[in-house]
Amino acid sequence: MPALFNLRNLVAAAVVMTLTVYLVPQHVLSPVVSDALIALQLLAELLVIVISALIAITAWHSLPAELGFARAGAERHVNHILLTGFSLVFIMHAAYLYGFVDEKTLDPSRKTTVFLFYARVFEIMVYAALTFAIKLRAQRKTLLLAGLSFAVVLMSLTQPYTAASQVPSADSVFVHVVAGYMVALLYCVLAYLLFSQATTTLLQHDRARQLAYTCVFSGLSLLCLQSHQTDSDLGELASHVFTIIAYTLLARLTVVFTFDQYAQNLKQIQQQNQTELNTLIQALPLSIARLDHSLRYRYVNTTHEKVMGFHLNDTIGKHVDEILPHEIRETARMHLTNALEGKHGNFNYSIEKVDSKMAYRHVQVVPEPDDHNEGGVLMIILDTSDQELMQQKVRQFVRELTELNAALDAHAIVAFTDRNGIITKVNDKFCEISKFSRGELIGRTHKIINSGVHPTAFFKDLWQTISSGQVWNGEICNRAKDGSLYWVHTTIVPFLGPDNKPLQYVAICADITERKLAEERANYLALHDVLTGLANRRLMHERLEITMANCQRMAVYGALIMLDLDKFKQINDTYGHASGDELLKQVAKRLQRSVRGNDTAARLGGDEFVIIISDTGAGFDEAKETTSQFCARMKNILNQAYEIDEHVFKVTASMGFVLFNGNQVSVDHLFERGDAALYEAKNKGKDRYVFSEV
Ligand SMILES: Nc1nc2c(ncn2[C@@H]2O[C@H](COP(=O)(O)OP(=O)(O)OP(=O)(O)O)[C@@H](O)[C@H]2O)c(=O)[nH]1
Repeated sequence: MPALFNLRNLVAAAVVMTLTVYLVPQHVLSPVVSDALIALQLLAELLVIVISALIAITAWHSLPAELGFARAGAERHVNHILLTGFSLVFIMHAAYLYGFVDEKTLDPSRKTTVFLFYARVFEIMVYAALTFAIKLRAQRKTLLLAGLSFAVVLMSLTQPYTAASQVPSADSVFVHVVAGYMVALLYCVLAYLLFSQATTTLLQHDRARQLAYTCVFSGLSLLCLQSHQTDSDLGELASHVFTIIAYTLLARLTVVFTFDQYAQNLKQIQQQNQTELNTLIQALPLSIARLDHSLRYRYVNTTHEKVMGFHLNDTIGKHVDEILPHEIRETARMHLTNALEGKHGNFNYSIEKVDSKMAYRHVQVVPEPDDHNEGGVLMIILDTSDQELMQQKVRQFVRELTELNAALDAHAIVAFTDRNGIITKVNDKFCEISKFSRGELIGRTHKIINSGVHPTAFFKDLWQTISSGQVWNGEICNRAKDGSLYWVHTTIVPFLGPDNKPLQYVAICADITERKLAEERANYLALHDVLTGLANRRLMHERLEITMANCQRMAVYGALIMLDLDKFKQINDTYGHASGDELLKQVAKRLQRSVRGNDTAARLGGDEFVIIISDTGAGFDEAKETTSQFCARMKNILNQAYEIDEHVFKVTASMGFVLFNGNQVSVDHLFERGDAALYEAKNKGKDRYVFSEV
C-alpha cells in the first residue's frame, strides 16, 4: 500500500491528469462549469492561501536558520520577505479573483492575472533560493542569476495587464501563454537539477528530492492554467489542486525539515557535550569509577588506571574486591553497600607503594540511583599524597617553631612592636626583667624602660637601621620599673611587608647585666687602687696629662703634690698590717674629701699618695701660694687623730709639690721633681711641705 501512494506515483497521476485536461476539448469542459465548481475553486484558493501563509509563518520563526539556506542576517531577511511575499500576493490574487476587493480602475480578472504573475515571481525566487541553499554541482551564482533573470522577464510580461487603459491584445495574451510555458519549463529544469545533482549528505539529498517534487507540481499547476478558459473551468481547478500539493510539499519541507534539523542539532549538541564531558572526566586529576548494583566496575577514567594501577580492560566488569587493596576492602564495601541504599560516604586510607613511599587517598562514595531500582555507585578517589606530605611538613614545621618559640621564651627576652614601635607582645622574661606587667607594657613604646644612659643619637641610629629594613645589634641599658638598671644585648629584626617596608619588629634580648657589672668592675680595678678606691698610678697619669693640657688651654697653673705618711712602718709594726690598711683607707677618704670634683687624689702604692690640682691660678706666685695653702690645709686635715680598732693614732705627712702650666715638661720630669721635693721635706724633718721648681 505505501508503495502505491508514494510521491513518484502521485507525480505520475498528476501528469496523467494534466494531459487529460489538455486532451479533453475545452468546449466539453466548459459546460461543466457550475456554482459547485466555483465553490471548489474558492476552496482551493483558500487552501493555497492558508498553506502559503503557514510556510511564511514557519519561515519567519525557524525555517531559514534551521534549513541552512540563510547564512547571513541580510540573506535570511530576503528569504523571509520572499516567502511572505508569495503568501501575500496569493491572497491578493484570490481576493481579486472573487471580487473581495472592490477596485474599479482595473478589471478584477486582469488584476487576478497580475497578482498570479507576481505570486509566480515570488514562487520562482523562493525555489531558486532554496535550490541555492542545497548544494548542487552546478554553479550557484549561475542558478541564482538564471532564476532572477527569469523572474524579471516574467514581470515584464505582466505589463499589458497592469496598464488600466490598455486592453490586452491577442499578441500579449500569446506572450503570456508562452511565458507560462517557459516558467513550467524552468520548473522542469529545477526539478531535474534537484533530482539528479543533489550531492553531499543524505539530508541534502532528501531535501533536494522534496524540492524537486514541489517544482514538478508547481510546473503542472502552470501547465493546467495554459488551458484556462474561464474562472471556473476544470483546467484552473486542476491548477489549484497542483498548487495545493506543491505548497503542501513546501510546507512539509519547511516544517518537517525544521524539526529534523532541530533533532540533528540536538543530537550534535548532545554528542558534543558527551565528548566534552568525557574529555573532562578523563583529564580530571580524580580517579572516577562507576559501579553497578553488584559493585562491579562499569566505567573508569584514565586517572583511575594510574592511581589503582589496573588497566581499563582489566577493570571493567571486575568486582571491587578484585581491584581495591585488601587493607581497605572491608571499609570500602561497607561504604559502597550504604551508597547502594542511597547514603553518601567518604573515607581515607594509606598504602605503601612499591617504591616504599606512602600514598594517601581520600575516597568519596556517591549513590547513583536509577528508575529500575538497579542503581549503582560513583566512587571518586582523590590522591592526597602531596597534600598529606605537605601537611606532615607543616605539622613538623609548626612543632619545630613551637619548640623554638619555647626555647626562645625560656632563654631570651622577646618583644614585638608594630612599625611605630608600639609594643604589641612581650614574653614573660621581658616582664620579669623590666618588672612591668604585660598590661603596662602593651600599647606603650620602649621609652617606658629608657634608662637615660644612652644619648638621643644612639636611638636615632637604631631606628634608622631597623626602619630601613636592616637588623640592628647592640647593647642597651634599660631601667626597670623599680628604677634599677639592667643591660641587654639586643637584636632587632624587622619583618618586612610586601612593599619591602617593615610591618613589625621583633626584639630578642639577652640579659647581660652581670657581664656589664663584671666589665665595669674590671675597668674600675684597672684604674683604681683596690684598698682605698682612689685613682691608681695609671689613672693618675692619664688625669695628669689631661690636667696639663687643660691648664695650657686655660693658661692657668696646675699643681702636682707628692704625699707620703711619716713613719707609717711603725704603725704597721705596732698595730698590725690590718690597722695600717685601715689607716691608709681613712687617709684616702680625707684626701678625697679635700679635693674638688675635677682634681684628683691617687695612691701610688704603700703610704705614698698624689694630689693633682687643676687650677691654682693664672700667675706663678699665685699658684704657688694657693698650692702652699692647700698643702697646709691638707697637713692639718691629715694630722687629725685617727680612730682604728679602739686605738687613736696621730699621723703626719710630708709633701713635695711642683707647678705646671702646660706640656712644657714631661710627666716623668714632673714626678721626678715632685719626688725630689718630697724627699727634701722628709730630710728636713717630715710633717711639712716643700716646693720644687721644675
Ligand atoms: N698596712 C700596709 N702597709 C703597707 C702597704 N704597702 C706598703 N706598706 C708598708 O708601708 C711601709 C712604708 O714604709 P716607708 O714609707 O718606707 O717608711 P716609713 O716608716 O713611712 O718612713 P718614712 O717614710 O721615712 O717616714 C712599709 O713598711 C711597707 O711594708 C699596705 O698596703 N698596707
